[in-house]
Amino acid sequence: MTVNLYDHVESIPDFPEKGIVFRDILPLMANGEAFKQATAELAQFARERGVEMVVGPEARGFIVGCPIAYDLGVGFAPARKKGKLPRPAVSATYDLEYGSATLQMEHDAIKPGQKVLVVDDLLATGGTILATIDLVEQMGGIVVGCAFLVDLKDLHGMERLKDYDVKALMEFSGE
Ligand SMILES: O=P(O)(O)OC[C@H]1O[C@H](OP(=O)(O)OP(=O)(O)O)[C@H](O)[C@@H]1O
Ligand SMILES: Nc1ncnc2[nH]cnc12
Repeated sequence: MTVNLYDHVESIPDFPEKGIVFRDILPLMANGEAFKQATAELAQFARERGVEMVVGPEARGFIVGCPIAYDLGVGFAPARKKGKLPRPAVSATYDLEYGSATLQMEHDAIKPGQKVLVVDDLLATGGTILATIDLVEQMGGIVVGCAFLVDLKDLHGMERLKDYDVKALMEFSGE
């Protein structure tokens, strides 16, 4: 049976005192059937593009990215928030819907020419995923796909990803 993934995303107005509608995907991850279906759909998108490595940003990109990598039988490399990695790193700074941040990856996490899927739970302004793409490209990786559970249409992240092959399983607009 097919699960309606929208039934597993909760919309929370004004959380956490930031004046935005927060789209909470933790209920989806907490539901075995929904999480498995979402993972399978994004893994199929990746398989069709010959993905050799999956990269996801901290923190929720790890949760979505790891089972996709496992399903494909390829590796997962994390893009971590600044200051967490023990080895030399590449860095990219970006603006968020709320605030700004720097992401880092170990400098040899991706081999030149490797086909990479970048994945996150949610696309808002696109800042996080563009920084993740920047890190992969600094190492010579080829981003063959970007995958999300949710696209927040009103924040126009998809337009900033127009040069990439993008898949989002759900779209939300307004309230
Ligand atoms: O498209 P953007 O405007 O960049 O926003 C999307 C990002 O925002 C959220 O992460 P957050 O920065 O809240 O970090 P977290 O996963 O550690 O909670 C979300 O998980 C995405 O990574
Ligand atoms: N509106 C939102 N809901 C959930 N996660 C987010 N990350 C950035 N903006 C978000």
